[in-house]
Formats: sequence, C-alpha cells, structure tokens
Amino acid sequence: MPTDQYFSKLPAFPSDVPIAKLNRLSYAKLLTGDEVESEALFEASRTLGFFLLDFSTCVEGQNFLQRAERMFEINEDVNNLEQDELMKYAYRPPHHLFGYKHLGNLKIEDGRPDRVEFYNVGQDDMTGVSATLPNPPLIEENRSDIKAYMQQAHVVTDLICDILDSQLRLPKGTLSSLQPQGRPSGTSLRMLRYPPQPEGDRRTSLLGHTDLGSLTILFNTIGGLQILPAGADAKDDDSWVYVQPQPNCAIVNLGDAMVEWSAGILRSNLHRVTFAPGDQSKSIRYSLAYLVRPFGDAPMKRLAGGDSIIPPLEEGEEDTTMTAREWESHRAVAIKAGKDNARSRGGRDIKVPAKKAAATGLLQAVN
Ligand SMILES: O=C(O)CCC(=O)C(=O)O
Ligand SMILES: [Fe+2]
Repeated sequence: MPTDQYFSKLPAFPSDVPIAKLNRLSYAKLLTGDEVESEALFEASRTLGFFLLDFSTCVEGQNFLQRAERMFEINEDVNNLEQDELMKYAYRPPHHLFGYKHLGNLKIEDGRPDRVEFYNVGQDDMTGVSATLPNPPLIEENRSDIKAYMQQAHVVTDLICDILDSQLRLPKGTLSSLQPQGRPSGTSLRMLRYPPQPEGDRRTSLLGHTDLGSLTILFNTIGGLQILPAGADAKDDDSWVYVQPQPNCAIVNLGDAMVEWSAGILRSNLHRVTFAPGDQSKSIRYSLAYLVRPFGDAPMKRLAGGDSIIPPLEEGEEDTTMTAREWESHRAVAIKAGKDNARSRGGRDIKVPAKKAAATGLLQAVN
C-alpha cells in the first residue's frame, strides 16, 4: 500500500544512511506531454536508469495507487500461505519462471542462500494470452484485480516507451511494439517478501543484478533496495546507497533490453536488496514489482537507422543475436548457478551528427 496512510503505519526510514538522489517525476505532467518532464525522464534513464514516478496528482495516478494497495494485500496473503501449499506452485528456472520461489533458492554474492521469497504471477496467464497456469486459489479469486493492475501498469510503461521513442527520435510506437500485452512474454507481477533478519546475522537478501527485461515499476514501502552509483566498486559494501521509498511514488528502472535496443544510450543499473535500515529492520518487507519483458521472439539488437540518435554498429562492435527469450534463459541459468557476471550497462555519451543535432535541439557530446 504505497499511500501516505500506509507509510504512517511503518517505522520511519532513518535519516543517517546514504541515499541515492533519484529524480522525482510527475505522472500527471508526463501524461500531458510536458517537455521539461519528458527530457528529465530521458536524462534519468541515461545516467542512472532509475527514477521516482509520483502518481498523486491526477485521477489516473490515484487510481493506480489504489490498485497497488490492493496488490500489497494480496502479496501479504499469498506469501503467508503454508509452505507446503506454496511449493505446489514452485517455479522451475531457467525455463519456467512463474510461481513460487522459496527462501534461499538462489545464491547471494558469497555463495550463501538468499533471504527473499516471492510469487511471480505471469501476465499471459492473467490476461488469457497463454493457457492458465496452476496458482493457489487466492490468486485465482483475485484474477480480475491482478489483471486490471497489470493493464494499468502497462499503460504506464507504454507512456514511458513513447517518451523514450520521442527522445531517441525513433518512430512513435517502436519500443511499445516490442512488448505489447497481447503477445506471449515473460512479463510478470512479482510479489516479494523479505523476513526481518536477526541482529548479528545480517546480509544481502537479493543478489546484485540488473533486470533482464525492459522496464520495472516497483513499489517499496520499507527500505532495503540499494543501487550502485556509476563507477563504484560492487565488492565494496560501502559503495551501495539506499533508495528511500516515497509515499505515492513508484521506483522505475530500466532493464537490459533498453540497453541493447539503444546501443548503450539507456542504462540498466545494478541494484540489490539488503536488510532494512534502522528501526525498519524488524518489519517484514513486502515489495511489488511489475517486470516487463519483451515478447519472446523480440530481437535484442540496436534500433539504429532513420532519424534515430542510436549509433550504427561500429567496427569491432557486435550486437547480440539472441531473442528476448534466449536472453532471459541464458541469464537465469547464470543467476541460478551464482555465475551471473552482473554489472551496470549503458549510459554512453550521445553523439548526434550536426544536422540531426540542429533538428532535434540536442548538442553534440564532446568526449
Ligand atoms: O524488492 C525490491 O525492492 C527489488 C526487487 C527486484 O529488484 C527484482 O525483483 O528484480
Ligand atoms: Fe531488480
């Protein structure tokens, strides 16, 4: 429940931990095509790959917050089902990524088991694009609410895609056509639960990673999410900075597909989850992630050409020939084996030929 009311029931986020400075963008302004806000979205997507999106100042946004609130209730209920019941729906990576992931199923950076459990609800399952998957009755009973949430979250990601199209000078609809809700994909709504960690035995809960897909709409109420600033050393624990959850705001981040499609202009930033800071460490941490993946057969290569500012292949550069489905399986195998060499990617300087720069108002970046 990401509203003010919900936050007021939780212990406050402490004021003495390092926090990331995320740009806070207004959904209402983006909806009306505000140019300054759209440019700020592009800037955040290039430099950090993370931003906050405030839903509080328009009816559509408030409606989305209410739906997210309902998803938090379902999250609590589903993750509090008996372990035996949940294990009937266990996910089986790398090929089957929907269903329940039990605590400790994946490794953290030092090879020890993770401290997160989650239930991954498949979008295709909820919208009828695929055959229905086995789910606990609780999920089945809430099918229409979950579907409505996914549909509205998708409207949000489509808007972000349209803005990025325009900023990258791609034909309108390019990015959203690579992830339409009507085509089979690995898109899911992930309901995560992190039990409090015992004092004196605390560690990373969810391994540092980049998201495999294109966009993630994440709601946090309790701290624990951390990102690695550009150029910092992932192995140095002090490098990581907290993302402070904000009432009425989602945390939006870009995934690997955006980096591949934009030839490295957009950024997919390393992030992880650790124990909640300060007084929050005693609370169970629930989190809700709508993880958009491209349609399974979508190519993961650059969208250069036409008027776009995406640079063409240079000598010595190579695009991947993998489809989105292959990319997801490949990374899921590596993650399961603790061999995923995750690092932030993208955020390269924009070089715009003089003619295009004049037409687009973009300045040529000087290296
Ligand atoms: O729980 C969180 O805050 C982050 C989860 C996350 O990064 C993911 O599921 O990819
Ligand atoms: Fe993530």
